[in-house]
Amino acid sequence: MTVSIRNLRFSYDKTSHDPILEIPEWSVAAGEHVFLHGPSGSGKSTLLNLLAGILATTEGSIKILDQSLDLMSERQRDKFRANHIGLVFQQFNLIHYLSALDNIRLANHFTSAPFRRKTDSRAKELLKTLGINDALHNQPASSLSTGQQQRVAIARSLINTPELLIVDEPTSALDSQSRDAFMTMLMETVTQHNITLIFVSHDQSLTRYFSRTVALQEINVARGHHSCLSA
Ligand SMILES: Nc1ncnc2c1ncn2[C@@H]1O[C@H](COP(=O)(O)OP(=O)(O)OP(=O)(O)O)[C@@H](O)[C@H]1O
Repeated sequence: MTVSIRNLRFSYDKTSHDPILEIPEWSVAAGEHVFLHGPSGSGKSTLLNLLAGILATTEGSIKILDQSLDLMSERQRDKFRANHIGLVFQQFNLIHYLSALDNIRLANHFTSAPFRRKTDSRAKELLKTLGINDALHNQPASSLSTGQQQRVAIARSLINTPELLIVDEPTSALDSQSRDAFMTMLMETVTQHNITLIFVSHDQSLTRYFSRTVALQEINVARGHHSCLSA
């Protein structure tokens, strides 16, 4: 299993008896492409942050690639993420004054030595596959269009050939034509590299690209969540 959750309970407020997430069991097999949806505020981004080891679990276990994130220190989780997980979050989180290539080089810099590859040639190849032509490689990220920045963020998330790619609402700023082109490119890339994908979006029209669709409320039994649904 790429992801395996058991008896997870999480709340931001450690004193709260009303967790945001309470997931008895959930797993994602290697190579699955999962579309995860749910109402605003229901905890999707929180779950992604837990899976990425950005947030630490308060109770229960999260295994990624058979390694228990809950048994790792924050430093160990950071290293594990750099080596195994690609992340694309809503704001892309590119460093605006760095070029497209430098943003990608930086992501590779944080991995363990055996994971470092011939970054430059691979970064250029990825950018090319994603439709970013040579002339843009050395432009500051801030000078690229939203769609181009989004593709640079995908290239960056793939530079370390992650086993798991976590993507949070990446298409909200795109028109429908760019969105379809982006989805086609993303699905081709993850299939080609046999990457497990967890993708969060409110856009239900995207479910057709996925092998599995999950509503957070199907797996999350937290009580707070029900009040959110009726809100
Ligand atoms: N850093 C934080 N500290 C405290 N509470 C937070 C924090 N981040 C999120 N929350 C709360 O946790 C709940 C779940 O938020 P989360 O962002 O995970 O939902 P979401 O399903 O991703 O929402 P959306 O679809 O609007 O992005 C919300 O009630 C939110 O206010």
